[in-house]
Amino acid sequence: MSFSASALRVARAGRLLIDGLDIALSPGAGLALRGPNGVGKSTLLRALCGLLPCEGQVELEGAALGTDAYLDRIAYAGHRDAIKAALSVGENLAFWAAMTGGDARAALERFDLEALAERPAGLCSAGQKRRLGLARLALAPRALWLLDEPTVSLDAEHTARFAALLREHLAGGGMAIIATHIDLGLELGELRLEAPQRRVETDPFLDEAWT
Ligand SMILES: Nc1ncnc2c1ncn2[C@@H]1O[C@H](COP(=O)(O)OP(=O)(O)OP(=O)(O)O)[C@@H](O)[C@H]1O
Repeated sequence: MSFSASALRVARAGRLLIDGLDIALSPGAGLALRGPNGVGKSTLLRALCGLLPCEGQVELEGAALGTDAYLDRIAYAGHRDAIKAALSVGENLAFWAAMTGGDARAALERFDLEALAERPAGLCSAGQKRRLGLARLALAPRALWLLDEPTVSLDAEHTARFAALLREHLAGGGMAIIATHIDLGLELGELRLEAPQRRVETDPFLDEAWT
């Protein structure tokens, strides 16, 4: 297995959301994360990035969660698009390309952003910002994509562009865990969260700090 999480436990604000969850992915496998609002999909993705504390063992291509080697192998796209509002669309991609490597121009084209390259990212529409955020995925290969509702705000054409990029990622041996409420037209496994949400002791300081 290239990615495995075992006996995962994640609590938030005194509620145990993920309790004893196991996930195993081989190269080329994608998993759609499903479940009702508030069940813990974003929480799980953030925990798998190291943005929230969790218990359990998580390993990606031999690298343990929390190590630089693990971080170098993941790409995370959350609800916020992680764009720099004062930089232009092109400058945002050039900035990321300087960090991760890859061809900023090709990533722009991938999400049909060439005509917007000079526009300050902060002035882009919600869908344009989402396209810019997702264009980061086209820059440099990462073994595991952790994506939180990536198609929100995208129109049909750009949803299809995203699905094509994801298909290529998986065909190349990449893996993905994607919280999504829509059918992307791809062969994905399904993980349905139905958390018991029982109360547990959590540290109020950590609850505040790890948002
Ligand atoms: N910063 C936070 N502090 C405390 N509790 C939080 C915080 N963020 C979310 N929660 C709670 O954790 C639970 C899980 O939230 P999460 O965002 O993971 O759900 P989700 O399954 O992604 O929902 P949705 O489908 O609405 O995006 C919810 O009950 C939510 O109220």
